[in-house]
Amino acid sequence: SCDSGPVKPTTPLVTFLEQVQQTALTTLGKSHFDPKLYVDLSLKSELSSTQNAFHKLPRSANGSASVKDFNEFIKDYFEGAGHDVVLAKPEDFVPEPEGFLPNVKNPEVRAWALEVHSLWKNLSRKVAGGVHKRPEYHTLLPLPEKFIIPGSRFREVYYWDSYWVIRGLLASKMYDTAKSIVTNLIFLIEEYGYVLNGARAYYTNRSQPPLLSAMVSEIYKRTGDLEFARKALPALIKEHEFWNSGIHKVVIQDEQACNHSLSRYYAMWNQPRPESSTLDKELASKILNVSEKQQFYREVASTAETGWDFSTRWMRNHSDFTTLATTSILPVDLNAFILGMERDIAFLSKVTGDRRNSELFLKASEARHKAIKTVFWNETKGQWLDYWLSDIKCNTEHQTWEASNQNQNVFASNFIPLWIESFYSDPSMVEKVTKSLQSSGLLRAAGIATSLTNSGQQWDFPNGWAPIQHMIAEGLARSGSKEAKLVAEDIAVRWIRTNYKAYKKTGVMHEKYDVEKCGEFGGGGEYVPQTGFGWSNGLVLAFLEEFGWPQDRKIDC
Ligand SMILES: OC[C@H]1O[C@H](O[C@H]2O[C@H](CO)[C@@H](O)[C@H](O)[C@H]2O)[C@H](O)[C@@H](O)[C@@H]1O
Repeated sequence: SCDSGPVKPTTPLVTFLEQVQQTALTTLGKSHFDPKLYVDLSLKSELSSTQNAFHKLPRSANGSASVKDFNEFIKDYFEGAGHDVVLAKPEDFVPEPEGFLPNVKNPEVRAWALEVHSLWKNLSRKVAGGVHKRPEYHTLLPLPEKFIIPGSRFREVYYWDSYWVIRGLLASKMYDTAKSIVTNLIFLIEEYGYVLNGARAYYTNRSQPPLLSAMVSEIYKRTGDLEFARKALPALIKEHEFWNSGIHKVVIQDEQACNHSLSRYYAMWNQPRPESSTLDKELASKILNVSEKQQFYREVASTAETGWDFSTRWMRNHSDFTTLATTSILPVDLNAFILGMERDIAFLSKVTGDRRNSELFLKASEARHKAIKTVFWNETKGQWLDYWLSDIKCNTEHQTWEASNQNQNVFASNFIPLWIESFYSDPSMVEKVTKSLQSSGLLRAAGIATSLTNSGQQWDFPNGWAPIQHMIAEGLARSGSKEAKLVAEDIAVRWIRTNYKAYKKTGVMHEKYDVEKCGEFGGGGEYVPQTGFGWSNGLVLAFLEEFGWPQDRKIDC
């Protein structure tokens, strides 16, 4: 095994907080322990004096302090997690926006949609003034504008979550809030060269599914704001370069000796993820070789970059977590998103009068469309399959295509290209993919399952996630096929019903749902199920906007 690729160092504060996190675990024990809490703390005074106090804590042989000493140290030297992310009322929020969800006729559903809409007030934040004054005291990054957080332990803005948040904000007619999220993400590109996983100092070494161009073009289509589109374009082009160069770029030669350039996830990090450092160290404990350990950490961080953390999708052996091999996979969805990015950049360049760039990116999109068809499409299955790179002397950047390298397992991601317009221009393909989805086993009582394997990981069966439901249903609905549209509507209805029932039962919106049981939220994974919740709220509003809800359709399941 060979760990290669760049490493972007993190800040001294992050490194120190990881030590605090480790001491917290040994001192307080595993029950109710969330490692992320400790890397979200901010300093009250200089790092050096805080480090001195930390090193002076009396400890026993295993490194634990007394609970009293430790709690006092935390209280004396830190502001609590979330202290630097301030609740900020969005200026464009009104309790019932004009023209809100005109096709939602059922009064119960309408009343609930207004409640979901009102949740934007709870999830809207800005960075506290102190962060701008002394950024070195915080792991929170000094974003310039207001933003919407997912909720609960996720106290900062997240990259791909923001797409569904924005879709919901557009249904809520909150165009300014939607634009300020984009401004923040553009700020990250200007600072770091790419959009970070989330706006924290410990997320600076990786990105997340790239959907910024989709956010910009959705906002542009609703508002017609050319100035906004024009401002976003240089950042989008920079982001495109990030995903199509260096370690992210892989060339596959097909059977006709034609080269196809595709992209993969690849974090610039080979240590434990700071937000889950204690967990990662434990998972890696059975790996003794230093370079193999580093490679494992790189795979863990790269999997966090996929947004699907974690899933058997990325594991060579489904029962052994240390076999994560994300950097050896060309993912279908990532390449579909980049195809979307190329089409969006072409479109936005055209409307802002840049013909040259428009043509350039249209050409790039045609090449990627061809690459996706050649490398991922599987005619027998009627799905696009992830492609596993062969580990030839650790040189994975150039390879020759082999049919046996397509991963035959069923994942919801095998259907994501349908979301990108250029794939639904072919009616026979749409028909094939729709049938394949119907017989895949993924369509369940309360939505689309992430995979067919119940591994205990959160991006596996029986969990269903808002982004997956949306991309597949929207793709089907817009494909032009009547049959596909019916399937799409059925998915949306099931999803809305389960969100509604869970909300009525628990009083909150959830991060993920159990697609086997209507009204149940999901579980598994490394942290307890979270509520709030940005993308789930966004999708309920976006689905209700797209499909409506007739007066006489039942909401119960
Ligand atoms: O702390 C563990 C991991 O948490 C995040 O991942 C999950 O939540 C995100 C926010 O809703 C979501 O974007 C992601 O798809 C989820 O799996 C975080 O993004 C990870 O990087 C982090 O390690």
